[in-house]
Amino acid sequence: MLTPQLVSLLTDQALITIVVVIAVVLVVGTTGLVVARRRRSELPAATKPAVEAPEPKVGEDAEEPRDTPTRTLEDAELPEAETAPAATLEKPESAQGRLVRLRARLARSQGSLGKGLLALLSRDKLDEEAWEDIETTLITADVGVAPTQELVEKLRTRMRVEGVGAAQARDILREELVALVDPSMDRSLKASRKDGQPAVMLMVGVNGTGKTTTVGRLARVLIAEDKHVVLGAADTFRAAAADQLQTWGERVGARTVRGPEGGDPASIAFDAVKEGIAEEADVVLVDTAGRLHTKTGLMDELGKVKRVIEKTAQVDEVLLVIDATTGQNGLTQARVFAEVIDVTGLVLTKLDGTAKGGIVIAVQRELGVPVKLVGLGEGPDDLAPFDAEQFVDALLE
Ligand SMILES: Nc1nc2c(ncn2[C@@H]2O[C@H](COP(=O)(O)OP(=O)(O)OP(=O)(O)O)[C@@H](O)[C@H]2O)c(=O)[nH]1
Repeated sequence: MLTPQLVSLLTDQALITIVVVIAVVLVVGTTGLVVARRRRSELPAATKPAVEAPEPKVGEDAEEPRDTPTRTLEDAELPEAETAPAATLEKPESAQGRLVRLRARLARSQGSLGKGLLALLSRDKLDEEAWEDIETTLITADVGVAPTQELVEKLRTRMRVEGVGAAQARDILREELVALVDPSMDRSLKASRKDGQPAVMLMVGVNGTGKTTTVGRLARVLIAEDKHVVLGAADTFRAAAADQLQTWGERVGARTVRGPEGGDPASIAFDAVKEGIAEEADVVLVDTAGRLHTKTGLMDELGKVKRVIEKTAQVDEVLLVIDATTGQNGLTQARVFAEVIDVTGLVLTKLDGTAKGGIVIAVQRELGVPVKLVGLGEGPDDLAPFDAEQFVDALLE
């Protein structure tokens, strides 16, 4: 561009000016490039916070504060494993709630006995006829002849000496009935582990008295007390009994050990106890069949069940279930069972279906064994621990 002719035309000063301008253009251009390159290399740094900010909002922990401990895979899986079965499990009624409700039911069913006696004793004139009526009321309520005579004798004496008016009559009747039901008997259930082994309970009784129902309901009572329970379906005589028991168990979370239909009850009882030991259960409840065809047959079966269990564990309770509505028949059954096996406690079922609560007194006398539980309905929580004073109070309510 600066041809020799043009150069010759330019003065020295103009030439210097052109060179300077070119140099300035070169310096400014180079600086611009360097700054632009620097800016470009700094850009990611400038946008970094914008990229980081949304990160905590991604995923299921989006709203968790930073210092929330991280859930491990095991932590995350636990709730699923625990809540799934809990959704189907029932929570049995607490002992306290059950007692209040069942006491009202007991009062309703036995009201005629208590109120009848009270009305007779509160008469202005307690003549021979009145005492005979009192005796009849007691006998009709299945109290039994001997206990009835004893009670009438005591009432006669005390009413003569102390009794004037309805209030005293009620107090005296209450005291004497409580004494007859015997509050000193030990009615506690041996339902705790001992020597590192579960407690073992056998449920015995005639067919249809409510054995299976009682095993299921007792399991609920124990589970409500946070005990770990295993059930043994050793009633292999009635096909549906094991299914019935398993259903009870599934509802509250107790495993049921069962065998083939018509199988050996002793071997199932043995397996149930073995399972209870393996699971470190608190209690093993064993349901048995109650065929009363012959006494020897019964003795053979129950005796064998007990002997076989005792190879691995002690039998802590043998509970005899009696249907309260069967009256004298129930007493005869109780006698036979007591000859065959050492009964440690009685369960009186269906007390809701009879006004004959006096059987509590008769059967305890007959066997010398305490009533420990009472059944007051067909519902799952209609089984209550028996208490002498509460029972008498319900009679007189
Ligand atoms: N009203 C009332 N019914 C009861 C009570 N206890 C049990 N039952 C009912 O009595 C019936 C017989 O009960 P189960 O438990 O099957 O009798 P079981 O003794 O096991 O009979 P087997 O299995 O044949 O030996 C059932 O319909 C129970 O619901 C109770 O306290 N009150």
